Amino acid sequence: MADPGAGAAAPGAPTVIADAVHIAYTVPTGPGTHRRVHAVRGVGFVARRGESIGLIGSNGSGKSTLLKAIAGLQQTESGRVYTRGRPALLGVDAALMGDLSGERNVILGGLAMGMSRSGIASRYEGIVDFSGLPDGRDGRENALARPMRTYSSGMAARLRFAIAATARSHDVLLVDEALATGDARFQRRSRRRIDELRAAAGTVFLVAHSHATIRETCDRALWLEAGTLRMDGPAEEVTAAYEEFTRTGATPPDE
Ligand SMILES: Nc1ncnc2c1ncn2[C@@H]1O[C@H](COP(=O)(O)OP(=O)(O)OP(=O)(O)O)[C@@H](O)[C@H]1O
Repeated sequence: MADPGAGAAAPGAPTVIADAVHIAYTVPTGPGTHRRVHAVRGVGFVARRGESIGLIGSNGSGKSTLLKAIAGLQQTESGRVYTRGRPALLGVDAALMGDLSGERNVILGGLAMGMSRSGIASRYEGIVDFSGLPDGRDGRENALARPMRTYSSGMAARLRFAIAATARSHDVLLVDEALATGDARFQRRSRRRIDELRAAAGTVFLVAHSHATIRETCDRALWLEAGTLRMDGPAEEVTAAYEEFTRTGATPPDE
């Protein structure tokens, strides 16, 4: 599938435009009855090439829902999300298959992102190296040969990150808490890779509960609270304002 204009944008050109986005879920409450959960309420922003944007906010404030909408995996009720190229969502929920081996999942993940088989084959070793999973060399076990469901959550997150981040440069990369998993060395490697992607003039969105991670990785932050955009600005200022908000014990308005 052709990406209209992909790769052609200058630094600073818009990559994601969210225009008054509303998203609601229908939750069954009993036989024949349901309730609407209004998860995102009129959120608007423009993301540009070269930006790394953190999404912060209380539990249930709509961060993951917004990320899914940017990825094109979640319909909006009203408003629209415009994206350049094909955003890649990379998170703990990324759809890899637990019964298949790590090796098969590298291939599947690559195909799902639109890569050719030969493109995947030539990048395979780089992906495995990035993940840091033992691959049978140096007399260690070959974790890539086992089903992914036998991996620890950290191992699985590392492989997912490696697949999406090493595979190719994305116009828009969406990361949902992947950095929270994995050991310190892997986190450093992930941060470096995010910096490289950003330098390659992509846009990175990161959902993380750790403000240290957001401040180190992102230059801008969006603070969502009860589905609304409370603040949009430099990561330092937005995380500080959110910390102040939580310290004063103010509770977000009810849904
Ligand atoms: N599949 C779903 N069906 C129904 N309601 C959902 C669904 N996913 C999320 N919600 C609801 O939408 C709201 C926003 O959830 P979301 O997961 O986007 O928040 P979040 O900010 O990512 O939260 P957290 O920080 O806890 O991960 C919450 O009220 C949540 O209960």
